[in-house]
Amino acid sequence: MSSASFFSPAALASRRYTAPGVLGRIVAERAQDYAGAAFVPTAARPRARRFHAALAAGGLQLIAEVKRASPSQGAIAALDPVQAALSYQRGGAACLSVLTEPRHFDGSPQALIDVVAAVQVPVLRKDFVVHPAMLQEAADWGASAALLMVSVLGEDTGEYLQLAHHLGLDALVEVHDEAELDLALAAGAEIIGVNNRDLRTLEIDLGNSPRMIAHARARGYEGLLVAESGYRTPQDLQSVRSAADAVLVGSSLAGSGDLEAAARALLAPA
Ligand SMILES: O=P(O)(O)OC[C@@H](O)[C@@H](O)c1c[nH]c2ccccc12
Repeated sequence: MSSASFFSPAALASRRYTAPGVLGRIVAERAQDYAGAAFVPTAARPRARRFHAALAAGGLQLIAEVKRASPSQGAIAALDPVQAALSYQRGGAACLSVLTEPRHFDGSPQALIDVVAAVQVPVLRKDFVVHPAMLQEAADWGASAALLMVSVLGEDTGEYLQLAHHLGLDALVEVHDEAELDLALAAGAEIIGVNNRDLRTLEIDLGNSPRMIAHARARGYEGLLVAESGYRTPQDLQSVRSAADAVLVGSSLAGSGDLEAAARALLAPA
């Protein structure tokens, strides 16, 4: 693994993750939830790289998100996570994302565990990772990947990325602006997600992903790129269709009433 001392109890107790705005409140709550959580890394697990492989299949792949609520929309739909996941899988999703954050996204660990048991496609743990125990949980719950947010982890992103790999997980390393992209590249991210939503203000700019993807490629990045948030129609996907490897979509699918048809319709050529 990386530096074992980086995740020692003393180091963890002295480290604080903060962020401005809406994101900051959620990060503070998650840090409180895991304050003092035990973390003893298990032996290295082989990396199956299933999440990575599914996104690298060619064309624009769909990561469909099981999302019952969000800070920007409140309640979206009282989805049964397993039924939603199976619908997405039938609709052609290459991977699934399952929220495990309980207060603002109405997610839960059990939703992730149940979905992993029910589907064949790889599953991402979607949460605000602020403690290494959250990656251990993701691996123990059967996730293939976990989200790492550069807006939260900053310079520590590389250490968390190495821990994820040590535990056998792929990581979706999320950025929003150029400064965060630089950190993700320096950390050695293999999968970079560009969020169209500014998590401080919750505002969406669908121009952000194509812009940042172009920056990443101009810097010589050859890894996978995922466009995230705010997509509702096949037309919305035009700007990333040939540039991104995948698109991450939650709210518009989850609130559609027919998740399978909505996933299929989104993937249809515009
Ligand atoms: O619901 P949308 O707009 O389709 O977005 C999905 C996903 O990108 C969004 O849920 C998300 C992106 N990054 C996050 C970080 C934490 C929580 C949620 C997210």
